[in-house]
Amino acid sequence: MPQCVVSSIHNPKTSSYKPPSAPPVLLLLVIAAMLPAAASAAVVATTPLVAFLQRLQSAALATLGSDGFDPKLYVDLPLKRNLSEVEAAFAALPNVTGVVPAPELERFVDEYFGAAGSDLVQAAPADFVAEPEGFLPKVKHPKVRAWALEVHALWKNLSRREADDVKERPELHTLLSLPGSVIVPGSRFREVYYWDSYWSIRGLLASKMYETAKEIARNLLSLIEKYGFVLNGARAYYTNRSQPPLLSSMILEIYKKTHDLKLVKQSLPLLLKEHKFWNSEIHKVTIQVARGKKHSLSRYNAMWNNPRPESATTDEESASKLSTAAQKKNLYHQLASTAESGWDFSSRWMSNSSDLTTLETTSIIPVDLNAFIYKMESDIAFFAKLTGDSVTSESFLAASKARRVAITSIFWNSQKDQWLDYWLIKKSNSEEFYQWEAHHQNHNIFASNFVPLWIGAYSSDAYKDGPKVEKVLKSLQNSGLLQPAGIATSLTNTGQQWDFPNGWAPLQHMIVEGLANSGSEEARSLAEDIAVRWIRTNYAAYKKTGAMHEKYDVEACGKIGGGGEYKPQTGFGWSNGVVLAFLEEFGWPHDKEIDCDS
Ligand SMILES: OC[C@H]1O[C@H](O[C@H]2O[C@H](CO)[C@@H](O)[C@H](O)[C@H]2O)[C@H](O)[C@@H](O)[C@@H]1O
Repeated sequence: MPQCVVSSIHNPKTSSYKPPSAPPVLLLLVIAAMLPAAASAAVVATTPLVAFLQRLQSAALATLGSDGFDPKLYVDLPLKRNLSEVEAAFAALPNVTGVVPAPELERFVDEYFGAAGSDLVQAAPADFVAEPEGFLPKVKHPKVRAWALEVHALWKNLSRREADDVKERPELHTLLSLPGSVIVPGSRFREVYYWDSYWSIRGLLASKMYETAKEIARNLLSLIEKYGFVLNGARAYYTNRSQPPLLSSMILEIYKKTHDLKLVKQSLPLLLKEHKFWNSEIHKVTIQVARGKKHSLSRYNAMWNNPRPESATTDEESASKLSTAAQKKNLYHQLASTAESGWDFSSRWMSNSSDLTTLETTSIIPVDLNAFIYKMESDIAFFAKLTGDSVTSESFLAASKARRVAITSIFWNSQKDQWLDYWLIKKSNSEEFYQWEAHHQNHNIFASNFVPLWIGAYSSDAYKDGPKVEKVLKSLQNSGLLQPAGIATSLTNTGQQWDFPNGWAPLQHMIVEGLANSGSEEARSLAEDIAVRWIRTNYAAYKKTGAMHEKYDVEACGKIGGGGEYKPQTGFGWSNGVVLAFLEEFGWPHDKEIDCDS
């Protein structure tokens, strides 16, 4: 099957948007046979319950059709009786040419399952008060203040405690039991998510809900205790992958507000375990640069090569375009690995942006992932120092320095003044490491190219032509990413949700915070300008729809986002968190209008 595929990462045919200065089209010669053995990673076995619910999901699609169908609903259903009993009743359902008639299916679901989401019960957090003391002191405008209090009140809607049955009869639930109460993103996302939690925590800290924030962090720590890493989310079908690793950042932000040394002490050994996971065989990649120096970096790589249970029917449909079992397996592995990135899905991971089956996520070293791991390393060094463990502190300081050098060597591009993802292409399969080549950097523009601002990666003086904040600032201004309502995710409109014209709260936040803390006046003023656009669009959409949204369309103020494999969701943990964090940082004077056209 060695096959030479010439593919374009930026596909002009599918791009409905032309930025002012379009990026040069980067033609990548992807030699399929030379890509790393993607499907070779370990596979975490699924549970019999997940496997059964997946069969129910397929049957439901056949009965109900794809209109308005959400596959995740079925793998979230809690059982009312033992699995064997439910399986027997399922097998006995009548079927007409292989399809269960709708009334029978409905009766079966009513009789044997609780409602999706009923395994978590809505419960106001104990530390919630309607107007916390010292809440957003810099927000003076009455309309904005009133709205911020409404957003703050949404924590009550998103807070859940486990139904008793989850602890008593865990075998009936795909929901994984956690020690504390939780904050969910909202709507179909009925359970805890890893990287979402960072921005929920940032908002909770602005809401002075320190105990709730700590409980979220402790829940995630308990996952490391049990699984060795933080799962994508707290469901049995998420045990085969993680998500962008931001737990140390959560602990750090909580520590900055509370000085809770006990939490730091509890976290440290578990963060060390998480660090191992991200530097384990499946995630670690070694690259040699011209002068022979080798750098270790990390990539996303899920332990799975089947359809994602929460989207199995969708994944099977995508794979139906491929002819061999090996190709399908590889696609499933790439789909799950892309979900690990949090950017599911995006042209960022595809060799042909109009074709989801060309996902190559495991063959890409992502800029943002390595920025997060750099931060994990320096946070661990700080925590170890706090607890008096100087040996660990020194070794993690050294690890963070090495990764910072690697980030500059591998990702920095001094023509574009951005950090670019690196595509792994081996010259031969017998090589143990990759040789760095300039043209393997992906020249397409993504918001992630600016995420190293968040970790202050610009101050490195080790390199002539190295990253400098002023240059990155200009590059961002000329990138085409800055839009009327915030930062676009990419410049390519593929219909995938992590692409143009969607803007996502976490990306706004990391870039704005990075600019604001850079020490440059000009960068801080751009940061505030972006934050104001983002706050206005969230406000306008909230006034129009009565809800906070998972993502927004940044082309115009007040527009909500779309695209992707599920309907746009509301709630929404990270959007609420980022609005509150921005209002805390920049405030809102009484004479500044909040409406879109002001
Ligand atoms: O059900 C499809 C996918 O949904 C999740 O991804 C999206 O929502 C998450 C929760 O807000 C968010 O963390 C992620 O960045 C979004 O793309 C889930 O994480 C995926 O694993 C899942 O397949």
